[in-house]
Amino acid sequence: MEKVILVTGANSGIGLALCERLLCEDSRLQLCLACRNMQRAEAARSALLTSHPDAHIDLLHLDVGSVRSVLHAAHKVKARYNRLDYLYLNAGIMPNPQIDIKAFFKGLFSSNVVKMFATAEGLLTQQDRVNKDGLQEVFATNLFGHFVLVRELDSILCQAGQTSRVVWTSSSNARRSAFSLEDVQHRLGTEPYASSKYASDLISLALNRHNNSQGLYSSVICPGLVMTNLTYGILPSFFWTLIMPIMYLIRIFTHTFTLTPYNGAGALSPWIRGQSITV
Ligand SMILES: NC(=O)C1=CN([C@@H]2O[C@H](COP(=O)(O)OP(=O)(O)OC[C@H]3O[C@@H](n4cnc5c(N)ncnc54)[C@H](OP(=O)(O)O)[C@@H]3O)[C@@H](O)[C@H]2O)C=CC1
Ligand SMILES: CC(C)CCC[C@@H](C)[C@H]1CC[C@H]2C3=C(CC[C@]12C)[C@@]1(C)CCC(=O)[C@@H](C)[C@@H]1CC3
Repeated sequence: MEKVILVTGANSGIGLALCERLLCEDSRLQLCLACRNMQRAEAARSALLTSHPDAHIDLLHLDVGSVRSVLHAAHKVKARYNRLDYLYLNAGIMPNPQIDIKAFFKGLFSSNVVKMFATAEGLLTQQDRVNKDGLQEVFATNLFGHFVLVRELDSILCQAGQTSRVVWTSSSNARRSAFSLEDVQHRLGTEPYASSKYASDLISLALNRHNNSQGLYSSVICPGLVMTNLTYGILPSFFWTLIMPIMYLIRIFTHTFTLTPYNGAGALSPWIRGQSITV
């Protein structure tokens, strides 16, 4: 039977590039694009079918930031498929990012410059808000909705005699000091993105501890700095294009500047060949 793979946030950026790469590896896959906007999902499906006309691509409505939507989507997945080989938890947001220009120039002339470019430590803050479920939006989207999805799908992820993988798109921006057990949603701080990514690293460890014996394996991957809608929210796309030569220069010093969604997705797709990778 063909592998069944579900990708959240599959309609753009790294998620879409991942789908493209997965189909290049195995065009017989059963791919499910889980997206909140069905028009964009349909456009992504058409784009993938252009390069892989015989591909099996389903769409699933999923707003990972809404518990109700996650429960409904999980129910549909279980009705549609009797197995799930790979679950890519990729959807993510970074709302209202602000760069600390002073910290950037200070970091530029310090011994920490490479680390600064690789992790953005101390450079970025975001303005979060409370969503309809009463949760912090970044926490709900990047972490909690995905966690609920995994829990709801455990009957098809943890099946006897079968191995399933959960792969979180995490980030080198994940930082322990941004996360607190007293404030897991990061209501009080200004780095909800770093906190949510660190929390996803922790959840992945916990999933392994609890579910490896049932054949479920969880991993976290950072795709590197990639030009997507998320990064175009930090600086406008024309500015990124303008500084592209500088970015290629920085790439000499840090392998984290992967820059294209295709390169970034490369860190996520080898899993389907069963290869182990170093990050
Ligand atoms: N770009 C980068 O440099 C890096 C990105 N990442 C991570 O990679 C992942 C993908 O981001 P990237 O491709 O860069 O950015 P994009 O903004 O291009 O992609 C994000 C995807 O997530 C979807 N999404 C956002 N919120 C929700 C939601 N509530 N429900 C369902 N889908 C949602 C978006 O859908 P829609 O089109 O409807 O908004 C979109 O498809 C994220 O988790 C991000 O944190 C990690 C490290 C670096
Ligand atoms: C390169 C230019 C001359 C100046 C760009 C400065 C900053 C805008 C970037 C330097 C490091 C970047 C970075 C990210 C965003 C843009 C920078 C702060 C991320 C936080 C984007 C999202 C992620 O998940 C991380 C992996 C990125 C880490 C590096």
